[in-house]
Amino acid sequence: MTVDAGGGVIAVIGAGAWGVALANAAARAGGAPVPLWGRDGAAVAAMAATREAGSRLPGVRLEDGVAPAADPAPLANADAVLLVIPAQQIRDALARLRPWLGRKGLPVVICAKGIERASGLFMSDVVREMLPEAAPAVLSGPSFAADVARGLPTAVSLAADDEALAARLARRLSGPALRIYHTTDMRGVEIGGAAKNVLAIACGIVMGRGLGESARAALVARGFAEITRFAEAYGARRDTLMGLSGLGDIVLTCGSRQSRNFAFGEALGRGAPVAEASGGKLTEGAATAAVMLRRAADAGVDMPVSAAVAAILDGRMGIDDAIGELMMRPLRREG
Ligand SMILES: NC(=O)c1ccc[n+]([C@@H]2O[C@H](COP(=O)([O-])OP(=O)(O)OC[C@H]3O[C@@H](n4cnc5c(N)ncnc54)[C@H](O)[C@@H]3O)[C@@H](O)[C@H]2O)c1
Ligand SMILES: O=P(O)(O)OC[C@H](O)CO
Repeated sequence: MTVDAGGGVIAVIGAGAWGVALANAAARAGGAPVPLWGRDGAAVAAMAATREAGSRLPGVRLEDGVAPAADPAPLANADAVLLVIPAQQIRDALARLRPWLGRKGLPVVICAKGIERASGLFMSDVVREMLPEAAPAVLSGPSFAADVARGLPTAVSLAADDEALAARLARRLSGPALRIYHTTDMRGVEIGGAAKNVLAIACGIVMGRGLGESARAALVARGFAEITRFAEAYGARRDTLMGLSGLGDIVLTCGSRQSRNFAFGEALGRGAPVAEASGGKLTEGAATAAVMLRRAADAGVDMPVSAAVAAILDGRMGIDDAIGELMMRPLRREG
């Protein structure tokens, strides 16, 4: 792995909002041009011609060093790839792209936030299954694509088993506006990113229902407690959950309508049907809620806030009943 500060080819897989934002950040960080692979040939051709990101990031221009491509061939020359497609699509995408990615030790940095619904696997385990030769890593933290794409100040975490690799990737991708901390706690970073989306839906529901800021603060605190329990049960470190990829992303996503998960919950709280509340936007928390509950049950962890979200999304419970049930749980010691 040759990636180092200012050097090495970083390629991006996925030309949606977050893929474009990270491609811009990687280009700003210097070094070689950044191939940006997208599956939609027409959309990629339009990006290459106009140098505009398109409808997912209106008004955002591609940095000069970003090279959009629908042909996966440039991926074969990458020193590291950023995997920036929805969590539920990663297995299919890797099956298709494996011929260009099957190199020993190739760092594959997962930038999606979710748990695979069909298998219950965390994203790093999906990558290990699909690309057994690769070195998985995870990038996550409080970061709206629109902010990062424009170069607004942002800080995130990057985790890999090998701390030296995590540090090299963090140096390569960091720039004046993007500060990347590194860690070896992949489980903690990936669980924080996946779980906060479910909590953001819960917070959106509460705000959409008009239940007030006190209720939201209670949910954030109790939701953080259950996410930490869940993550620790799967080997994550508590201090990772206290950091950017856990608490940091909860603060961002649970408090802003700019979050698609929060906005989805808010629409539900106002009475929109589950099938319509996202407005066609990606809501990773909706795909992750039920499978996270399954993994929590496997580990004997109680996650009442997330269970309420899953029950609402599955149509097993109405919003008011779910909130009533949360409030009527037996009183217990805090922790
Ligand atoms: N947008 C953000 O602010 C942000 C920030 C941090 C993390 N993320 C995470 O990044 C991931 C992607 O989110 P996004 O905002 O870029 O979504 P998006 O909807 O803007 O883009 C998703 C992209 O993935 C592509 N895609 C979907 N299925 C594919 C497949 N099978 N093969 C190849 N490409 C496929 C789509 O064509 C699209 O270009 C999500 O897990 C999200 O949680 C997003
Ligand atoms: O728009 P959301 O809800 O997918 O959130 C985007 C990022 O994950 C925020 O860190």
